[in-house]
Amino acid sequence: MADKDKNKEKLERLENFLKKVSNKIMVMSGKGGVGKSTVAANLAVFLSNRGYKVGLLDVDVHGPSIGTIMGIVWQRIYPSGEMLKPVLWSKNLKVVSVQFLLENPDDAIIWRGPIKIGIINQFLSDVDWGELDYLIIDSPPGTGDEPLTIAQTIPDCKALIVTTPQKLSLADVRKSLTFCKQVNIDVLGVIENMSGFVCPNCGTVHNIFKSGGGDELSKQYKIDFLGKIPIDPKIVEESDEGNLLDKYNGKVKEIMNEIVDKIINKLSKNNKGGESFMRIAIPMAQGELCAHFGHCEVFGIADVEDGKIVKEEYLTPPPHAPGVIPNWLAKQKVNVVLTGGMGPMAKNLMRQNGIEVITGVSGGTLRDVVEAYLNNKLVIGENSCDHEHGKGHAHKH
Ligand SMILES: Nc1ncnc2c1ncn2[C@@H]1O[C@H](COP(=O)(O)OP(=O)(O)OP(=O)(O)O)[C@@H](O)[C@H]1O
Repeated sequence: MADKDKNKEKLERLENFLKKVSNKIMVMSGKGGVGKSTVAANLAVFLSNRGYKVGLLDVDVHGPSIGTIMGIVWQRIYPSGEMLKPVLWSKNLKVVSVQFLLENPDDAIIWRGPIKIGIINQFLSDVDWGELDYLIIDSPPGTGDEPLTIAQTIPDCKALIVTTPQKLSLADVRKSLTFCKQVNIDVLGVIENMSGFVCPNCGTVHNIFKSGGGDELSKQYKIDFLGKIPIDPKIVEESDEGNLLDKYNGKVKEIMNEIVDKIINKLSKNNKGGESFMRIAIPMAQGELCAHFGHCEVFGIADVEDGKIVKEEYLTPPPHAPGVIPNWLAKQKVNVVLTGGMGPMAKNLMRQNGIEVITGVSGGTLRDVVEAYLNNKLVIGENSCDHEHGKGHAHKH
């Protein structure tokens, strides 16, 4: 086949693949070692645990670490027919990294620009990813060839920026933001990693250094702040064993779940796998969303078709007892719950029933809250079940 035809065929394959991916997220950082790959790997695992089909692509050609973090550094990708077979981490998660091509995982790669660009394009067009709800791309720190190739090849890719609270790192984030503007890709939000320290004895988060720089920066640039992940020595221990945070019952797992909730909330309109029907429930008292999920008077349930509310109903739940309401909501065929707060056990049960939960929502009628959700205007605070009861916030949308 002539080179021109080969290129045309490659381009078609790439376009076909990109059409089959609902959400593309490039995880970026201005500086090395801020935990970008840790965030990318955990994001992919947490999303896939919730039933989404996820692809995780490591394009950090010079310092690939996804294989190491996930404990699959010895895995290899093989050709299968015309395509390359990705490594299957679980039923819902496929992983590809440059590490899986090396003879020895510690080999150094000294590829220059055009080869790097070629390999990244090949990972997108020649890997048998299938249909994906999310493609998570771990790119090297900075704004070099790799993020540029991704931004140019995947125009609807969104950037997720990971930073640490230190001034230097924040200055680099500004460069990443300028880069996103220049290459015209949207910023999904900022995560501040290594923000505070989780005490191994009591599990409380202590702010040993300054924290909150990411938060300030996002306010300044009007981008979403998605959360703060504290330093937890367990992360290093577990990742050395190839374990991710889903296997670790601590504060960081809870935080990661909340970050994932926010991301799903921001992008959920894209990832219904072609189905346009949703049934969204909110706990209510006196006609408005109430902060206490387990003790509400009724559940307001809205049926949504093609992004519009087509039916509203108000149903009285059975009396509160552990596990009863999540199962009852599943029976009502609800697939999204928007609430002020919810305890971890109820949240888990919801997830097991395939119900997406967004906590930290406050105030408003059923229509107010659901429309804010559908228009990406939901103001999300903290899970009110993490605080003393009665301290719920009450602003309307
Ligand atoms: N919140 C955290 N608490 C403790 N250790 C962490 C945390 N986040 C990441 N780490 C550890 O920090 C190290 C660097 O993390 P990681 O490889 O994810 O960073 P990176 O930004 O992707 O680095 P690179 O510059 O190599 O791409 C790893 O050993 C990881 O386990």
